[in-house]
Amino acid sequence: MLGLRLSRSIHCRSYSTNLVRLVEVGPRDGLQNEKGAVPVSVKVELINRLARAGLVNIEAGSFVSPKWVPQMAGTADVLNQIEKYPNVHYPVLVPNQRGLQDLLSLSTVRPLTDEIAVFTAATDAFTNANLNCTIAESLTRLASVTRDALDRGLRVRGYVSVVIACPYSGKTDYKQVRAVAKELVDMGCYQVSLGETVGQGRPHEVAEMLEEVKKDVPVEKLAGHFHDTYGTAIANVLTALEHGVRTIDSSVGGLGGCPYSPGATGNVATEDVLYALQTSPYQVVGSYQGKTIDLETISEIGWWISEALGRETASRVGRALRARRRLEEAGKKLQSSL
Ligand SMILES: CC(C)(COP(=O)([O-])OP(=O)([O-])OC[C@H]1O[C@@H](n2cnc3c(N)ncnc32)[C@H](O)[C@@H]1OP(=O)([O-])[O-])[C@@H](O)C(=O)NCCC(=O)NCCSC(=O)C[C@@](C)(O)CC(=O)[O-]
Repeated sequence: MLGLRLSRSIHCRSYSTNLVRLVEVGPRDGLQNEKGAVPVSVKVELINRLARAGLVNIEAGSFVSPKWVPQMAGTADVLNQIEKYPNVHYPVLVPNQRGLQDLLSLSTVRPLTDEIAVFTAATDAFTNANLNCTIAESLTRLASVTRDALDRGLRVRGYVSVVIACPYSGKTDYKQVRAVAKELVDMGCYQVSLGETVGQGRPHEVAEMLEEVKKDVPVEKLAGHFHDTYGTAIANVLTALEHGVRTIDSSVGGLGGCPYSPGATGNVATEDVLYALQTSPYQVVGSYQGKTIDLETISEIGWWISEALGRETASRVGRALRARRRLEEAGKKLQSSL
């Protein structure tokens, strides 16, 4: 443990900042995978709670085909109904011109968001399943979407899925991840999030993949997006940080999965990332009224949304914190009854 901490602080010092930016993907990546429809009011409440808790980048939904991902229908209503907190970004996923035009047509009175995310993958098998096209076709589409979005003053973030393994074609070629990430940056994405979609990647594989991608894309433009299917997500987050990545995607309560990655579980839980970085050389950036992000508050939001979906939180930290609080409350009750 001491060895890990020492090596982490050495790695930290060799990069320009220890500030870590979180992108909360629960309301999008999390809820898109739910079996039942989640009411707009619940999505709105979730996003508002997360913003009040200090998270500054909250993915609010997707402008994708409801035939492909029915759970994201209603994103326009979500964007219309959330409270807009200053300095908070509410990106939405856009797969094609239709999605962008739908978003822009709703934004004639006031902009509904200042950011979109475009997405593709490192294998043709995955883009075929997720977008009904090849990687090359997706990049052609996304180049025009990105250009038009930038012209309209939107920031554009890019995603590359299946950066370690693909559920349809197996082990991914990291050179392909590097090439796709570079294309996204070249077309104007301010950042590329590297999606470990399947959640089976190991830390040494994440390290190798990042070293390959960094040959063409500055690490400042990379983000890590780790699913936790095999329980390696938090180790992969720490590996990404050691390799200079300073933006991590996470999901409150560990919500999520990907509809086109069968069996994949949720993203690394926001609570688990916050806990792992406490007392480390890294500092997570938050904003609400200058407060830092409070772990207990995020954990309670994780419980609240999980219970609204009829289950327990998937965050190990969330479960541990609640168990500890219950124990403390029982202790107090016992004391007062004596
Ligand atoms: C891209 C398409 C639309 C192509 O799907 P397609 O079937 O090839 O599209 P199409 O152009 O032939 O249109 C089919 C129908 O969809 C409509 N349509 C077409 N576009 C839109 C749109 N934007 N919004 C609403 N409707 C749309 C279109 O109008 C038409 O309607 P119809 O005439 O049949 O009534 C489809 O494949 C799609 O929506 N895919 C999205 C899949 C998705 O959202 N996946 C999850 C997000 S990615 C992810 O989770 C991974 C990530 C980012 O988290 C990172 C990681 O973990 O790896």
